[in-house]
Amino acid sequence: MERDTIRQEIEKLREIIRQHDYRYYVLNQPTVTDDEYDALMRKLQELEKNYPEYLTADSPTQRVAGKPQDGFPPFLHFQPLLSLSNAVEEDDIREFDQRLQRLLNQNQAEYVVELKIDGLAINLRYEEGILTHGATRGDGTVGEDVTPNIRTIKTIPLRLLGDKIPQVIEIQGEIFMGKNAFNRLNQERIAKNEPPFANPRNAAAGSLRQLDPRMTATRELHLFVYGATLIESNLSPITHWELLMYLKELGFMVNPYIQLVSSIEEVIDIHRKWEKKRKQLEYEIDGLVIKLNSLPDRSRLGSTSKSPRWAIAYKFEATTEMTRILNIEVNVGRTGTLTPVAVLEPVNIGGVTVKRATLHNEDELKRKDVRIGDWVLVGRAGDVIPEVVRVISEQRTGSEIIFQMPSTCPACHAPVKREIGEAAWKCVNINCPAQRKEKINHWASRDAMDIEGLGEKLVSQLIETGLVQSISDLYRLKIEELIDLERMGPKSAENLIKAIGQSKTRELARFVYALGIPFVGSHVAQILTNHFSSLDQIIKASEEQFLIIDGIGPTVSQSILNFFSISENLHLIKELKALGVHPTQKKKEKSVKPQEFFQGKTFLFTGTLSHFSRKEAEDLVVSRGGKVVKAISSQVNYLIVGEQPGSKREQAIKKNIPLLTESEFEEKIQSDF
Ligand SMILES: NC(=O)c1ccc[n+]([C@@H]2O[C@H](COP(=O)([O-])OP(=O)(O)OC[C@H]3O[C@@H](n4cnc5c(N)ncnc54)[C@H](O)[C@@H]3O)[C@@H](O)[C@H]2O)c1
Ligand SMILES: [Zn+2]
Repeated sequence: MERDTIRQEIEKLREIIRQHDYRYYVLNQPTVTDDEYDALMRKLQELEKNYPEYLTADSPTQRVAGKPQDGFPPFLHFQPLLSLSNAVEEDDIREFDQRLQRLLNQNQAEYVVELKIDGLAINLRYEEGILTHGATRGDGTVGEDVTPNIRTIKTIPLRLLGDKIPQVIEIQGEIFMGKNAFNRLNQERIAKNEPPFANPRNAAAGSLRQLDPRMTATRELHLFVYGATLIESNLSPITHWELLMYLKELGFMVNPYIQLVSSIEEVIDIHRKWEKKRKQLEYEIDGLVIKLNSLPDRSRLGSTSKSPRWAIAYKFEATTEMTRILNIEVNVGRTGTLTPVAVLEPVNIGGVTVKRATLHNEDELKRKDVRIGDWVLVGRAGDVIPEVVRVISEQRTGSEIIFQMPSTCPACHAPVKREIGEAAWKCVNINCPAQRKEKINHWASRDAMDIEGLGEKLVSQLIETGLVQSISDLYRLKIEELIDLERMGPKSAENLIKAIGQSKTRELARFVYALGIPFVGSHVAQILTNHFSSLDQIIKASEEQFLIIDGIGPTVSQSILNFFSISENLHLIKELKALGVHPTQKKKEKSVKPQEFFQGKTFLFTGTLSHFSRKEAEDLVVSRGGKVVKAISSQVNYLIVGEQPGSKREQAIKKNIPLLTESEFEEKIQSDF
């Protein structure tokens, strides 16, 4: 890229970040999520690292963000409230540990591991044990004095407890709002036509920076403390842990999950654990904070202008990164669906290199206004296909190219069609090689027939050479034919034939999934084969028979019926059978899941149910191995009582037959599947 362009891009990115900083810190109205903001910041840091000649002192990377808001008196912190340097990779954390040991000339360091609470930093000043000031971090040096608001927070003592009261102390901690309180607050705001807060961190900040303390008092804020400056005191703790214990004695809430560890590997283990468990907490955390325990050693290490050297934020993996769109291609799926796909400048998202991201369909493409050459944020969550979250349109130069969906299939050049009400353009050619390729890829994939060695490249080769036209052709392949293919030796040809042979007796659920019926994923295929004992039964089943199955709705059942009404599909199944493909069904007792609650029991209904017709409810009981009778008798195990029950209810009570309300019944139905 040209140098000039790079400089311009860096400057544009800085301007965007400055705007976000202003909206976040001053207006308290961010327009992007923290994840998105962090992605922009990381991109800027990367560019400045690669082109240090363009690094300027006014770059947002070079300062502790945040500017005091008008309306609150300034408060000068005794010691600046710094930011934390941060890392996501394990190796960077090990490197942090190594660096400290080197600087301290030691070969082991002790750390306190704390949760990184996602709220806002606060500094509290106590003189002779009395709360005199509470201030936000502000720009780190000067914060906003929000004392009247602070005084409304119940977890903040107005007077310190115990008999070891320091003359003057400043205490730092994180003010936060729990997830439930946040949801309640947002519901109320929506009901009152007020804009909801973006996240709990924002809600906490917004609540604390109210000009009227009575407003703050209505918000459920809490404080965890994590540090202190003893300004005048007879005590001088020598470890951070001791200090935290002391803060507890003074009447503060210290987070219960703090841990003292003596090796960096323990820290990494704790991080792994919290990455999985963070959802269970009642408040949001975005990582851990690792702090050197020895206070004298901390003084020796000191701080940079931005952050202390003795601590690091160990953040959780990001799910969003910024990158550029090199091209937009169109992918043809196995049912002919055309999906626009962004080809990306490769980017590492949470440890995985992402080169392509889906743009879903034409409407999405237009809604997000994605163009070739655009800078975009790309998101990736777990195993989900990466997607373009949004375009950073401020970053445009004018040379971006608007993309048009093609009017013919990019694979076979047949016309494409978009049905009214459908989001997707489709290639209408049933002989489209791209569709065939995708059908076979799907057939061979791990969750389907799991044919080892039959990867996408080989499938393309088989189709292009004409050896394979349809799924059934796979089972007609001969070693001699395969050996002639490029990069295929006798050994791999033999292995492939063997792998194809082994797929003949896969479980029925895999076979059903492999057929590629729209809306029938692995899970639905499993439900179907649990319910029906053979493929023939599924093929012959009526809509009603599908609909009584839990987990099968009208869309799925319609799709199955359609699929088996198409003669090509039935023909394929017949051919496969003739070629020796005989999917196996698990034993009957497994195929019908044991329905513990209903199994073998007798049920009677009375009154009207609000969520089911009587017939539906009865079918649900029967499908779970229960029996339904029409009259009361000592055989009845439960009476299910709807609205306006009849005399059966009195009779059941007399006979000591337990009653179930509709919601109890629903609960059993759900837990029983
Ligand atoms: N969405 C937006 O537009 C936007 C704009 C600007 C900033 N931001 C967000 O603001 C954050 C940057 O803020 P930052 O500079 O405070 O950095 P930071 O959040 O990465 O780390 C420092 C902060 O961690 C907090 N913290 C929580 N638990 C702690 C503990 N146990 N010990 C010590 N500190 C603890 C403190 O408040 C401290 O100030 C980023 O997460 C960014 O996403 C968002
Ligand atoms: Zn086509």
